[in-house]
Amino acid sequence: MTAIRIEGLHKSYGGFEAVHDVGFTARPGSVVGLLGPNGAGKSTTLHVLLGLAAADAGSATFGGRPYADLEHPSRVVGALLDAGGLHPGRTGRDHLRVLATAARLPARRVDEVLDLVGMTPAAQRRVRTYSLGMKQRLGIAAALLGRPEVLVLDEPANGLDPAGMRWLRELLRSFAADGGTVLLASHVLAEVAQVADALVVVGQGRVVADGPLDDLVADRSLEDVYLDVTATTEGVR
Ligand SMILES: Nc1ncnc2c1ncn2[C@@H]1O[C@H](COP(=O)(O)OP(=O)(O)OP(=O)(O)O)[C@@H](O)[C@H]1O
Repeated sequence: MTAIRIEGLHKSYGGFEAVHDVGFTARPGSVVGLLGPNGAGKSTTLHVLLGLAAADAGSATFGGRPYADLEHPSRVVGALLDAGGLHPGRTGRDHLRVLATAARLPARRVDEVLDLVGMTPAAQRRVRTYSLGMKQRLGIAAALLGRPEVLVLDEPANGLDPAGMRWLRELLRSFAADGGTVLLASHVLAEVAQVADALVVVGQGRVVADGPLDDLVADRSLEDVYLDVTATTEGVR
């Protein structure tokens, strides 16, 4: 079982500090919601965690190892960052086949994950014909390919219909119930409130709240709590 641990993370772009001393832990068996206003530093934190950007200071690890040091990254972490980056002329199945081959995963796993995300009927269609929700499902299929222990998902519910939202919620809950770790960045507070065990809220590059959902929310709505803790960080930077 693999925890995500982020400690003392700093990241600047030019002279602009996107992330300042961010630290939190996502434990195995839990879904952690990463919330914050536009430009708060969520994507930057996820990019550093996934080895797509270098930190200026601090660390971001899976089971104690940075992404770059993982021997079989797809077996440890599955990530969905955005629904772009798909080759429009490829079929959904071919997209997954390419990823499976690169990660040395058996071809049969492609059909399993297509089935898991409900995309088997559309698997032979070209990605350019997919709706946003279908691209999201394909992205989630890609994240699941290596049977990872950790899922890192940026706005996974984007474009999903109500049945898709429920399906995603159940998928994440059962992933965590099996001991997996989920880090879920989202702006859809209602969605996060229904699925997360714990929250990390960032504002202007800093952690402004962190803890179990029930403790943070108590008898208030998540929206009230969120707007309170991010009140001083209103508007984009
Ligand atoms: N490659 C980059 N070059 C310059 N500035 C960047 C870069 N990436 C992010 N930033 C800046 O860093 C800040 C944090 O951005 P980030 O994308 O991490 O925010 P976010 O919390 O994910 O926002 P959103 O909810 O809008 O996706 C923003 O001010 C953004 O403009």
